[in-house]
Amino acid sequence: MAKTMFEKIWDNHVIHSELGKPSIIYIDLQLVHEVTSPQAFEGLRISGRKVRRPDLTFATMDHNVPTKDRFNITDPISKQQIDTLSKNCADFGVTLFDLDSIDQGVVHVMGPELGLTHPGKTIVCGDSHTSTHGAFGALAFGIGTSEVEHVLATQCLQQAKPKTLEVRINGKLKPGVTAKDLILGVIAKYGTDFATGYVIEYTGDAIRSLSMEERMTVCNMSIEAGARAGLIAPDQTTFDYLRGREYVPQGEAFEQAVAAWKQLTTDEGAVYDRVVDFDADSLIPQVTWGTSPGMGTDVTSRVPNPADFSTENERKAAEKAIEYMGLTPGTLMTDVTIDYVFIGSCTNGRIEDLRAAAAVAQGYKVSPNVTAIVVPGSGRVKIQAEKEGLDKIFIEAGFEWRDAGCSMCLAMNPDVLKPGQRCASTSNRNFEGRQGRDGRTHLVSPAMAVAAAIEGRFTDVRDWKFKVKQEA
Ligand SMILES: CC(C)[C@H](C(=O)O)[C@@H](O)C(=O)O
Ligand code: SF4
Repeated sequence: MAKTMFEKIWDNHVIHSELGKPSIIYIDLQLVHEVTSPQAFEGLRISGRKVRRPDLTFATMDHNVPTKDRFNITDPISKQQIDTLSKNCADFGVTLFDLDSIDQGVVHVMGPELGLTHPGKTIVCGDSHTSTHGAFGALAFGIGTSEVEHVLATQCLQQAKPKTLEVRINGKLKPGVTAKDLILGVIAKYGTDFATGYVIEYTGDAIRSLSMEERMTVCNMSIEAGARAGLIAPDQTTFDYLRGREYVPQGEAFEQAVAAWKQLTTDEGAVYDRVVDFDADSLIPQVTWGTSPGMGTDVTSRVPNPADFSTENERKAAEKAIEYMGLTPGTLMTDVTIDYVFIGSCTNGRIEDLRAAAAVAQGYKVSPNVTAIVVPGSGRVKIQAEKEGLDKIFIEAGFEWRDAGCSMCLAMNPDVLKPGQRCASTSNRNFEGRQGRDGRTHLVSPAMAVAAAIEGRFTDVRDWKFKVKQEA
């Protein structure tokens, strides 16, 4: 019978299944960070167990790491989480990319970069944005701390089988429109729960022409659509990205792996439980106006009027969000001024993101009303960016150039907004208080974030480039 890619990966990993009950599946890789692992290791200690497969378990620290003066962690909870992870990895024989490692970084940047993420693998982490790894055609999803413990102890996991959802992206992204705009556009159109209970497979021409890093940006935010995971079928782009990376098979073994990975693609005639379409051709740069990733719109558009929403729930939610965000219905998004810009996170903290940001920043200055920081997703991203001179472009333009970590994506380290501050952020969540108590987050692409930093307000990066060219 014809199978979807999800079904192939699932069937390859089921150890035991009974009708009406969750299956037991084998996990090929577990990634670990300092926030969701302490109780899991403690559980192992209490029950006298070992980590069953330390060779399939890799850890790094990211959420609590200061991006300035990283070894000087003053917050006692952050310090405890970081120290506990170091001790746990040492005690249980787990490889840790520690604060002094070039591979330290946001867990979902580090894994693919090292070649730990392969097509066809099952990958888990105590973190919702594990969906990022699905860009390689891996079945990757976030799990809770008790499940982290279960996988550490057994390398298996109980899982109910999700349904399949094809998100078909037709056409081609226009210049100035990025993978971030694409996923924001999909979520704005279909909502933050349209994929609940499903694993998404992104298909279509627009997806095929994305780079690996752009695909990761798309899959990263699958969770913001409610999905269990997001998948993109591996192709030559995937194989070229993986070839030669540290944890990827080398030489003849790589060619054999590629031959196997090619078999994962959804079969002709396989049926998804649901299919939705999205037109990339007509998409323009996006910016969120509210407090959920689905509350987004075209940058050329206006803050919506709650009265225009069709249901009472939507009206109430929009009203509340607009109030929290300190906005007025009907205001042009391009009239909204900002105080802060954050470029980074597991959504947009990779080298291509920094290149795209630097390309807009080059030769310009951050508005005097704006504080802007650039935070590489990992130590390796930082070094690569410095090799290319991107750090100099940012610093000359008035951005702060920081060390790797989750940073201002969420308020668990010194990078936080002050109450009332408004931020153009390349991260993935704009919930109330996400970047600091009473902080206001607008999600955008790296290029849009830089253009906003320079203008001091949101601006359509497509015109902005045009305008700048004329002025030059
Ligand atoms: C802290 C962690 C558990 C959390 C997650 O699961 O995603 C964080 O990474 C986030 O982005 O909100
Ligand atoms: S960068 Fe943000 S979304 Fe990604 S793991 Fe860190 S906190 Fe979560």
